[in-house]
Amino acid sequence: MTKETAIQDESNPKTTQIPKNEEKSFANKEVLPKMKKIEGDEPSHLQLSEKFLKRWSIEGLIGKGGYGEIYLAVDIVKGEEVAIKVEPKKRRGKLAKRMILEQHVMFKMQGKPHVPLMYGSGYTDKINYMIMQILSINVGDMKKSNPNKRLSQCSVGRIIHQSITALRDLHDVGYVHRDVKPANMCFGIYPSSRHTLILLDFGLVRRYKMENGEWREQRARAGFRGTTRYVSIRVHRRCEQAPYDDMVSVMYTAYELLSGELPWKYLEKSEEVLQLKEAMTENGVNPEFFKEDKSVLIDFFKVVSEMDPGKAPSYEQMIECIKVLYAPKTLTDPYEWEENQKNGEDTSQEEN
Ligand SMILES: Nc1ncnc2c1ncn2[C@@H]1O[C@H](COP(=O)(O)OP(=O)(O)OP(=O)(O)O)[C@@H](O)[C@H]1O
Repeated sequence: MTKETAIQDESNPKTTQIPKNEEKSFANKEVLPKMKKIEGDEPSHLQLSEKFLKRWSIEGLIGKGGYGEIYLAVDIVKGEEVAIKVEPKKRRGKLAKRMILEQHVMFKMQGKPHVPLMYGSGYTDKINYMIMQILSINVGDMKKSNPNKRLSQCSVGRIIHQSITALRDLHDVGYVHRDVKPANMCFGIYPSSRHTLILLDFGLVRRYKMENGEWREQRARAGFRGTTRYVSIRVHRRCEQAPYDDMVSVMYTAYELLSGELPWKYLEKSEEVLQLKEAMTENGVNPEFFKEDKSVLIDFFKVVSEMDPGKAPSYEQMIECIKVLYAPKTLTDPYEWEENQKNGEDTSQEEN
């Protein structure tokens, strides 16, 4: 398992809901996920051209995570593209609970702007599945596909602003995400959604707050959950995760997208990664890590790293701080990848 892959905790719904149509015309095809061919001998749960549940025609494999597979499919009733996330029902002989929790949280979050629209979910003899809105390639892949391997300050500011709002919505319903990273962020592909960041992968969520608003008792030592590159210092130290820790992952995401890479990208050992994270923020934000264009992130790093992990994050303060990166643009102005398509060339440098 690579460092960038999430590590997780290991329940059975019968629901299948088909909500309203998403606007279909003018999909931004250039940012549609790059489909990967399903190789004959690769383990895959659905087959190309298969009519899944007699309704969804399987067109290709979009993504393969550590646990599930994500397929591009066409709803043959509505003629619309959808994404189907599939996970085997059993993992190492045990019932896999990850997607059950994910389905539950995603249903709870329906109607919030920064979660994928769910068209249905359920299970067959062998798999659990979720049918959801088709999205763009993920933000990590957008960064990688830019010639300079980073995103403009203006895009990063708007991605981070929307990530904070997305997480505030999740925290409000009582869950922490525990795997915030660029690969778990996409955009919508239709005119009405293409400037909206969508947060993915709710398979590692954990309830931190009860229905009455009281925080759950913290375990003295929690198991490691998340992706080494993006987790907070507290997670390295096996502390129970809180909304604060999601915000720290947003902070590292901002740094990576803006500068191209995190200082610990090439480090193998978690202990070494921890040491660099400590050097970056433990005794105040260290300017050595924020030279040149990265200096715009100093205030944001101060606000996030100085927050009290035992309290709700100051979402508004973080947003105010990050708006500086994209002003005078607004959240609804075109992003660099749209401008690049319009101009037929790369303009990402100009925006920095
Ligand atoms: N609705 C969607 N539309 C388009 N692409 C998607 C969609 N959902 C997921 N993807 C793509 O598939 C990738 C993996 O998705 P996801 O993280 O949900 O799977 P996972 O099996 O939980 O992964 P991991 O094991 O890495 O946590 C994402 O990074 C994204 O690129």
